[in-house]
This record gives sequence, C-alpha cells and structure tokens, in this order.
Amino acid sequence: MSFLSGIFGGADGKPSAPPPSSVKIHPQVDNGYAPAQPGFAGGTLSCHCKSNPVKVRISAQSAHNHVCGCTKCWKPAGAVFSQIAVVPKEAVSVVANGDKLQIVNPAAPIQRYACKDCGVHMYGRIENTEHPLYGLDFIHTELSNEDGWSPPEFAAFVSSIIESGYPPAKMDDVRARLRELGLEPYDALSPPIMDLIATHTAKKNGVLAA
Ligand SMILES: N[C@@H](CCC(=O)N[C@@H](CSCO)C(=O)NCC(=O)O)C(=O)O
Ligand SMILES: [Zn+2]
Ligand SMILES: [Zn+2]
Repeated sequence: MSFLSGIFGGADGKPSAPPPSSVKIHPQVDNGYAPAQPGFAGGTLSCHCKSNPVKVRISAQSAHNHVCGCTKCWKPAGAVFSQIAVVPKEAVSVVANGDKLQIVNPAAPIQRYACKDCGVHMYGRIENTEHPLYGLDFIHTELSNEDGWSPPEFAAFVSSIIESGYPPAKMDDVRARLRELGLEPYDALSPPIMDLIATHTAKKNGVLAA
C-alpha cells in the first residue's frame, strides 16, 4: 500500500507524511496512510510464505479498520500494534493452499485461521451466533497488494500493549503519537462498536430502550 495520508495535508493541498517520531505503532500507519478509494470492493490477502502462500479472496471493502494493541491479534515482526478490520463473512473465501491453515485457539471467541508455516493470521471468524459481532470476519488488509482499503480509524485495546511487554511509563507517548496520527486511543473498541455490542446485549436481555 502507498502511504499518502488522508489526514496530513501539505501547504499545496497535496498529502504529506506525518511528523517523524521514535514511537513506532505499525508500519502501515507510522508514515501516514491513504484514504479509502471510492468503489473499492476488495482484494486478495497472501500469507508471508515465499512458496505456496495461503491466499484469501475478500470481495468487499473493509470496515472499522483499526490498530489493535491486544495480545491476540497478529502483528508483523517488530510492530507494537496489529492493524485489523472487518468484512461480512460471506465476502471471505480461501482460494489457495487452505490446507496450511490452522485455528490458533479454537476456544477463543474469534477463531483465527493462521498459516502453519509462517504464522500469519489470514482471517478470524466468530462461530457463536449469539456473539454481538457474529457475521463479521476479522482481516489484516496489509496482506493485500491492492490500494483502496478503508484506512484505520482508531486505536483499540491500547493499554493491552503492556501485556506484551511494552513499558508502562511510555504509554503517554504512545497515546500522544496515536492522536498525532489521527487514531484516537481507546482501551476497548471504539465507542460506536461498544454501543453496538451493548445494544445487542440489552436486546438479548429484553431491556433495550425504544
Ligand atoms: N487485554 C486482552 C484483550 C483481548 C481482547 O479482548 N481482544 C478483543 C479485540 S481483537 C480485535 O480488535 C477481542 O474481541 N478478543 C476476542 C478474541 O481474541 O477472540 C489481551 O490483550 O489479550
Ligand atoms: Zn504462510
Ligand atoms: Zn486485537
């Protein structure tokens, strides 16, 4: 993907890179990121294997793209955050070397299908039909060569990077850098997604307000 930023406008109106920083988040956002391309309708994700890569075709634009600090989502080597988005599960199909996929943790709410050889997570699926996000698969758009995916919109589970060994004393710097990159930091998912989840629970419990 190119790194022309949707949020950093130069004096001449052309996109420019964000100010450099020693705080690294993820290679797809550290130098800015491109806006979504209108009409973009998906692409093909490939794992990192040099031979016989797993390929997954996504036939939809991504939604709710975000960087995630949790310990469960796949991160490229050296990255502090993952970058992850959702698409309808019907838009996901394994098109090559699917025999190399295995579920990382069958007990987790999101069953992440990873390549046995390189460890890259190709998609995460929710099988529990009662789960608030059932029907959505989790994908890493950076695994595609196509430009046009929806850009990251926020940072989720920021405090969780401490669980992976990030120094707690540097969290103010991380949150400041995320804001500088236009990625509002949250310690759960974004407010609209948290509202969606709570609405689902209220409905299930019969207490949803009109
Ligand atoms: N502190 C924990 C948080 C893990 C967590 O709850 N992750 C979320 C978001 S992943 C996509 O943004 C989640 O829904 N997890 C469900 C699952 O992983 O199956 C940690 O860091 O581990
Ligand atoms: Zn692989
Ligand atoms: Zn996560």
